[in-house]
Amino acid sequence: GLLDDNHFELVHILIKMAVSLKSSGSFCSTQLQWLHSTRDRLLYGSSHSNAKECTCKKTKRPAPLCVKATSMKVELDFNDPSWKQKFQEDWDKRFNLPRITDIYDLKPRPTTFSLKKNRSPAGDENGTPMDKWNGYVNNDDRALLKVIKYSSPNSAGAECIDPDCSWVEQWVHRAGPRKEIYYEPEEVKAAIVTCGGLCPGLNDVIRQIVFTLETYGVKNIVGIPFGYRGFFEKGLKEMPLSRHLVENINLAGGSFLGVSRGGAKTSEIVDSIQARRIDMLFVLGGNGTHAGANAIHEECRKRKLKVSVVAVPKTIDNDILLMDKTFGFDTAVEEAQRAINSAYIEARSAYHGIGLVKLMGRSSGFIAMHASLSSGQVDVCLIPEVPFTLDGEYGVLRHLEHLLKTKGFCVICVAEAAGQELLQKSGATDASGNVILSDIGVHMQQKIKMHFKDIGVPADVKYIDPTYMVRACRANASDAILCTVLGQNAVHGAFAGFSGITSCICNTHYVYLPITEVITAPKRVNPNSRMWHRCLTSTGQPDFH
Ligand SMILES: Nc1ncnc2c1ncn2[C@@H]1O[C@H](COP(=O)(O)OP(=O)(O)O)[C@@H](O)[C@H]1O
Ligand SMILES: O=P(O)(O)OC[C@H]1O[C@](O)(COP(=O)(O)O)[C@@H](O)[C@@H]1O
Ligand SMILES: [Mg+2]
Repeated sequence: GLLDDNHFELVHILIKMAVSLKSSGSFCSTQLQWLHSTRDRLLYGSSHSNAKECTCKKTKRPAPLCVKATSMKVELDFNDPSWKQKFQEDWDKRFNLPRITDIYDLKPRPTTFSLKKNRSPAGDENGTPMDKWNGYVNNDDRALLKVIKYSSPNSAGAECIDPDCSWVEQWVHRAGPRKEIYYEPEEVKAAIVTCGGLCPGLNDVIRQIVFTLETYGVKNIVGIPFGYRGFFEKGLKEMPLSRHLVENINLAGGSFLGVSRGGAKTSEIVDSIQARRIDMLFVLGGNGTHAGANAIHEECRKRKLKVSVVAVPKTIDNDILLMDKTFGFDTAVEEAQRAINSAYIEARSAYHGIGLVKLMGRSSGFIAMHASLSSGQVDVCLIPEVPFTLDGEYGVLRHLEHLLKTKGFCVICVAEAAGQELLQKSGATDASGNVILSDIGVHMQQKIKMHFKDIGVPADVKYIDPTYMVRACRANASDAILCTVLGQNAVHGAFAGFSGITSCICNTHYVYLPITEVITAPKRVNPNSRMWHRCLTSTGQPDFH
């Protein structure tokens, strides 16, 4: 609270001092983390390390010089030789998957999921006993979440736990079919719901969930129409689903079940789950949907219901923590670069042409950054994580003048959440409570036109806002594969008795994460990451402040 923009340099120097002082053991280990988060806050308006002020028990230093990461249950003192062990114990607790057996004393049964056909009860057709078949995932299998060993907090994109950037293993649970399951497939009623905005691949996931449920032997599968709303809005009927019905739904974009925002009343949803006798609920959605899914899971636990709630992360924005990507993101980027290509052609063909493209991304600039990188046609990429000014010596407009002078035309890609501080806030929110952003694209279009008029230089501005075109299409090949794996794994997770989990891809491996770990904040582009630096190398843009 004591620091403002003028102290940025000071914080930077303090970080360097703290790193070099680390061996003296004279400061509480979490101070460095606080300094990093303060620098992040000053740099781009928010903390990326989720650090919260607290008092360090060990050194008794006053706040805010000692902090505890909000996501950590223990306070670490890096002078304590056993800190790593404590961190790992805490990690294992945090990433432990909630199970229905936590509240119920249930006996598992052998799985009904097998890829081996025509087997006898004692073994397969070659006489191999089923328990020797190694097609199942063991509950103790793990995947590593992070694989880079950073030697210093100054390494590009470094995510360090202690000032030394020590190597600490961060294991997460491997996804896939287990040998033992906790439901009788014939008795199961499974429901699927899709919430939030549209996203390429929703139908692919619905389809794979249905296929996999049927492979286990589930007969009663229903779709809840129009998101969480379908649980309580009168007149919305659940839709029976089968392989036959969903066979071709992946050929079209959108959601076969319909989507909606808002209207999530957890207790009413759980009343409805109880009344409909749903045993497994598959929830496809983004940050908001995951928060809703976790609330449903918690409420089911409170009521001691044997219900598995399993989420699959969907959002073109790619803004969910810890995972490599969410399904739909790749397809959205592919569509977005088509818009950039059109802007490029228009700008290139006009005298002093300026192509401007606005791309979606409620809180983060992933689509803008990746579409700029993939198209290779962007001269200026603006994202919310990196502040910029339009006017002045170092502003975007001055750089556009330079581009028109040197190459004759230029292309700008701006993320919808970028530069919000330059605009008047409406203060409005959508039905889910998401802030309705002011239109940076239209603002920039006007500012650019006015600027070039004022300085008497001709400029032909072509503005493209592809909005819903990037998310209403069907999934591309890589998203279709991701959807297939995530959908199948969601069903395996439910049969294995997990609940309150999400089925995702981390560090190229398919895993389950507890929902609680992915909803603490939206994932944002790290301006210190190699990817953002690559984007800057590609566009050749300077700093705009
Ligand atoms: N914190 C929350 N707790 C419970 N439900 C939520 C929460 N945030 C959003 N929801 C519900 O989740 C659904 C989808 O949320 P939304 O933010 O619109 O999309 P997305 O899941 O794609 O981020 C909406 O029905 C919304 O009411
Ligand atoms: O107009 P809508 O449907 O409310 O959606 C707009 C928002 O939806 C998105 O496409 C995706 O957001 P969600 O992941 O919350 O669905 C955002 O990029 C965009 O801000
Ligand atoms: Mg969202």
